[in-house]
Amino acid sequence: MPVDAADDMKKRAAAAALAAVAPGMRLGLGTGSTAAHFVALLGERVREGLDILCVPTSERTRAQAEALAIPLATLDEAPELDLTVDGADEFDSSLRLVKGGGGALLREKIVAAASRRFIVVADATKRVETLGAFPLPVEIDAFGARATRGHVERAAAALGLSGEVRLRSRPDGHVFVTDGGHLVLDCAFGAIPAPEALADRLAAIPGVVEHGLFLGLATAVVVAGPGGVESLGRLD
Ligand SMILES: O=C[C@H](O)[C@H](O)[C@H](O)COP(=O)(O)O
Repeated sequence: MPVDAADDMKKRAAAAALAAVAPGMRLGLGTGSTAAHFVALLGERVREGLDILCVPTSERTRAQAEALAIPLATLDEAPELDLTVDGADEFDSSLRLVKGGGGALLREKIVAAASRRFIVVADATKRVETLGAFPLPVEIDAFGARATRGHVERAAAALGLSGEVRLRSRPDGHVFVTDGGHLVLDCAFGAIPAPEALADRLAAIPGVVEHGLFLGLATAVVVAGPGGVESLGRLD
């Protein structure tokens, strides 16, 4: 799909999610290119007088929101959020997600879990029958990273999954480091027929900080495709 067509769909999904925002809300602001469209549109509403308080899920989103004069708070200052809007790398019909392509998965999951509603905004290319075509991000502590990678590979193998587990690097070749100071393994396991079982095994590994399987968190997905925008789940 041409890049500008996908970006247009991201914008349309973001615009549709804006309808769920009401004055006085406490919002979680997601990370990534689709979430960035939502933040930009939210900034326009703030300029028009919308009263909201927001918690960003990354330093990148914080910088964008600050530039738009969107009122920000820490999650400690606003521990119960009305709504989080964020993107996804994949979603299935059960609203299960793979996230973390941009390395923000830890703060994103913490913020999503603090939110009464979690609306995902996505273009149609993110919809999958089975999660896993996108390499699963797993955030790990730098201490003992090679040992932790071995545990991750064995945990997946116990479920019949295999594939390259690669330490994420930046375009300049240096190792990628998350906002939280951790590393990311990108696990190309392919189709993950039992995401819950894999999530449980990954979470049990010492050294794994968080993984990119977001299960039971999304309350709706707003997806924009060539035929228009549709919503899965409940937007209200
Ligand atoms: O770490 C990044 C987040 O999980 C993003 O929400 C996800 O990667 C989707 O990003 P995009 O909207 O740019 O495809």
